[in-house]
Amino acid sequence: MEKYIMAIDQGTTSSRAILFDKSGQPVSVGQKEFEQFFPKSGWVEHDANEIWTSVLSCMADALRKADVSPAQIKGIGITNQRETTVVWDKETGKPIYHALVWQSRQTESICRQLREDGYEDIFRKKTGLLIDPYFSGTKVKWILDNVEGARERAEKGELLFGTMDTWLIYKLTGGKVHVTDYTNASRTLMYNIYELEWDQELLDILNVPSSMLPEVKSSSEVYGKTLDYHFFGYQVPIAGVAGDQQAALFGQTCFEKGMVKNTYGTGCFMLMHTGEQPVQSKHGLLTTLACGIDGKVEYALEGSIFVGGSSIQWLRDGLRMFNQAQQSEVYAKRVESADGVYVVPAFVGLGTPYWDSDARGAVFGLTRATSKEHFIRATLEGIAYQTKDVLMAMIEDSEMTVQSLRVDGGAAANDFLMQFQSDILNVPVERPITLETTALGAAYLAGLAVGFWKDKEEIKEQWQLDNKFEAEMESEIREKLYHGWKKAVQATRVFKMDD
Ligand SMILES: Nc1ncnc2c1ncn2[C@@H]1O[C@H](COP(=O)(O)OP(=O)(O)O)[C@@H](O)[C@H]1O
Ligand SMILES: O=P(O)(O)OC[C@H](O)CO
Repeated sequence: MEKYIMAIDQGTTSSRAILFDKSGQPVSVGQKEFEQFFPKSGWVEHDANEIWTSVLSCMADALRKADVSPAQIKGIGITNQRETTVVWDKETGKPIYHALVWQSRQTESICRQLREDGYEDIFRKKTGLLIDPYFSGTKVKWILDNVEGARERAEKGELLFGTMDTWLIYKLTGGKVHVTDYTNASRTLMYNIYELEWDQELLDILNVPSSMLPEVKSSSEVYGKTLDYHFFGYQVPIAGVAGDQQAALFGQTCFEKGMVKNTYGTGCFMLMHTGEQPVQSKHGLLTTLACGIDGKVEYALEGSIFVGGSSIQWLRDGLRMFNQAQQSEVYAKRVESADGVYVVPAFVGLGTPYWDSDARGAVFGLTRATSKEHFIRATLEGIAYQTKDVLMAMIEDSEMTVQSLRVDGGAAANDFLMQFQSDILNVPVERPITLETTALGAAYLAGLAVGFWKDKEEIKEQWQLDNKFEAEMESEIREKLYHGWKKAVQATRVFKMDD
């Protein structure tokens, strides 16, 4: 009897496989980190083969830990770091270059040229995105322009492109299936989110042959089955796919217009469900596809913060201020305030609402009295201020009132951060019991396609509150602190390394 759904969560720093039971509870987790390559300043790359083997080992671990056999798995859902781009040989299945990670800035000059050539508007109108190295389109172009012989081979139809979902499905099905879903396609800068098709005009501008592109499907349907030798003697349907932020929106059961979630992982990504109508932003938010089921297409507004929880990783690994990320909470609580210190973690530029690729991190307000505690507290506060910037833009663009912010991701476990977040936003912050909402969203999408769960109503019943953080800060203090943050960002943007 099939009692579980397996979710594969292929993230930026690690891969995970999680088994969920019918009540939406995680039963076991397999997790594996993989190498981050930084070949030049601002470049971030992954080895797609290492990602593939990490996923296989996570799947095996999750099954072993729960003592579950593959025959008990009703379906597999995949969610993934979005935009990260791999190009491989159709015949051999071998990548022709490392995967270019979403954070990587190596296509900055391509983007600058596209902006100078006046293409900003056309990309924005068709894809809901901006011209920025973040998205896949210029990454594919970079690989074709920089790997010897790649363009010629791509033009002959010998190469394939995919984001991590596409790559994993290709590998799991033994090269039989080359697909992606609406949510991942909507992050490539090549997909028209209104016409729901790859856009030939954009492909021509980027000089990317359409033969490389995967077929785009809905987020909840059977795409193919795993090869039995990969899945331990059994074929399991792969039945759900979504980019990790859209999967988290689904896992948080934000199904109605105006519902918002923020995920505090490596970066922070806030998505607001806007229903069947796309909302165009005037404040640097992205219009993107959300997971629709039953043939429906739904839209979301997104704010992307490039450095969130990874600023805590920087304190841990770079500055060696503590050994474990959760210790940041203990230090932050030891002081009453950050004592005027602001940390702007623009390590790879600033995303929403600034979109400033050239900005770099900065610290303000240091005095002789500044302690390690103040520094750590200011870094956590920097995550919350960036989130406020995004929420303010979202409220203005959507003209909707936000009743509460649902949170998830690794750093959402930090009570200090969540309380400060609520204080600085003046909005209640709701943290569910299951923080693995990204994986849960992928499980739900797969489970709905194979009849494991009946419908969205059944799923909605499963969302359970762990803690609600209500704003306690006086409005005068809130305004003063936020005013200081805005000045810090302004000053950060004035200082440019190239000046
Ligand atoms: N208690 C904590 N307080 C602050 N940051 C944390 C805490 N726990 C984890 N983090 C940060 O959250 C990130 C990990 O979250 P996760 O959701 O696993 O990220 P991702 O999916 O992007 O790899 C890391 O950058 C880590 O520094
Ligand atoms: O892997 P995460 O959780 O940091 O998410 C990465 C995002 O999908 C990038 O857009």
